[in-house]
Amino acid sequence: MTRVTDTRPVGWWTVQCSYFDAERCLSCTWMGRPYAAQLAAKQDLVADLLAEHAGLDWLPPVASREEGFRNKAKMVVAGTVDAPTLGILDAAGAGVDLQSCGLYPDGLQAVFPVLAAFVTRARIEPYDVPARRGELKHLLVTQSADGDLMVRFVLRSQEAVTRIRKHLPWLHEQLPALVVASVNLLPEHKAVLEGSREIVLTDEQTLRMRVNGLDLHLRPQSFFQTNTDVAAALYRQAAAWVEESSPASVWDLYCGVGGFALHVADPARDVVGVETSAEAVASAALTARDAGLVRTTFLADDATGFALAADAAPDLVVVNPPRRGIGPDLAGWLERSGVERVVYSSCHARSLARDLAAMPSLRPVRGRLLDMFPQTTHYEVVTLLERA
Ligand SMILES: C[S@@+](CC[C@H](N)C(=O)[O-])C[C@H]1O[C@@H](n2cnc3c(N)ncnc32)[C@H](O)[C@@H]1O
Repeated sequence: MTRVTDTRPVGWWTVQCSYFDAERCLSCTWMGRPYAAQLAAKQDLVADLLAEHAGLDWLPPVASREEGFRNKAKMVVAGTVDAPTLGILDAAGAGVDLQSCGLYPDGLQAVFPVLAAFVTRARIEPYDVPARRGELKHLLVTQSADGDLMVRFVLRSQEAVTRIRKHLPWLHEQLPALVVASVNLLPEHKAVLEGSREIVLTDEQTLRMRVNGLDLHLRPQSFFQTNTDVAAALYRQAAAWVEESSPASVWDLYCGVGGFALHVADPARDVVGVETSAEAVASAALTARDAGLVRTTFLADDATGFALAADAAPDLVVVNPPRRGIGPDLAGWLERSGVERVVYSSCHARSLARDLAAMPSLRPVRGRLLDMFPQTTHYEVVTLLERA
């Protein structure tokens, strides 16, 4: 991406993407809109969606870097073993190479040519979607704020695993920041990013993602917020709201690797994180253990099932569900529970609005938009709910 500058103030410039201009990739649907206009439009959209909540005060939106903000690349691999493409597929299923995509920081962009060379060196046949032939489907690459790397090869079968192991020392030489390398197996021909089986190839299994001075551990198959800087602002905002009422007990439902729970952890507070991914739970538990937080625990469970089966409700609940929201059963439980305060962080304001309608006793009093995804219509919104 390049910045198109003119005499307007910062935020009213636009970034320009050659892939977008050439219509090779149109994923960034707001490409070309000045960033300040994007932020204002998102704020208007979320305020409209939650307009019926009259007592809701909006804090100023949290802006992102416009470029180079993604910590994770999900590259579809196509082409040939000698000339692989890393990027997306076109409508016919052919590879479109996006190695210079400006959403990735320079450090992450620099990794892609090395990975392409590795594909050639280890003779890993890219998967051909229309022909249903080949091995390597995706390369999933995460970079921590310190520059450390996790690289995951999503393969159709184990055919290439021995060769990947054999050439791994070369990859380490080329990428000294490589900490975790793994193979994920996705034998089925289906449009998902990864399968359920992971083979870790390195001694190290976790990538340290430093956020607000806290080392969160990220293992393969665990969710991490896409935009580390904005995630840091999100956790700070949620923690500030939690501390206002000094709750003795907090649940972090849909906790992932424990970002919210670990930001509100305190030796004098019971904190429980609940999450379906066992890998994410193990990562979160490791961070708590390293920090000596004996009253902060994590469970692999369904958030709704956990809440419905609990003997007692905590003082405060944080929820950060996937796009579908928390759904009627958990919303109904929160409504009846007597929990005084809820912090609800959502990446899909429509499902947030629907869930709020199912919890009329819990009123949103403060809200903040956090722009995790510049150049697109997507954003994160966090709200503080208080029992009326
Ligand atoms: C938007 S992510 C939030 C992760 C975490 N709060 C963070 O800040 O990184 C949603 C998380 O919910 C988890 N999840 C999905 N369905 C779930 C369920 N039914 N019960 C508990 N966790 C679930 C996913 O694995 C994912 O880690």
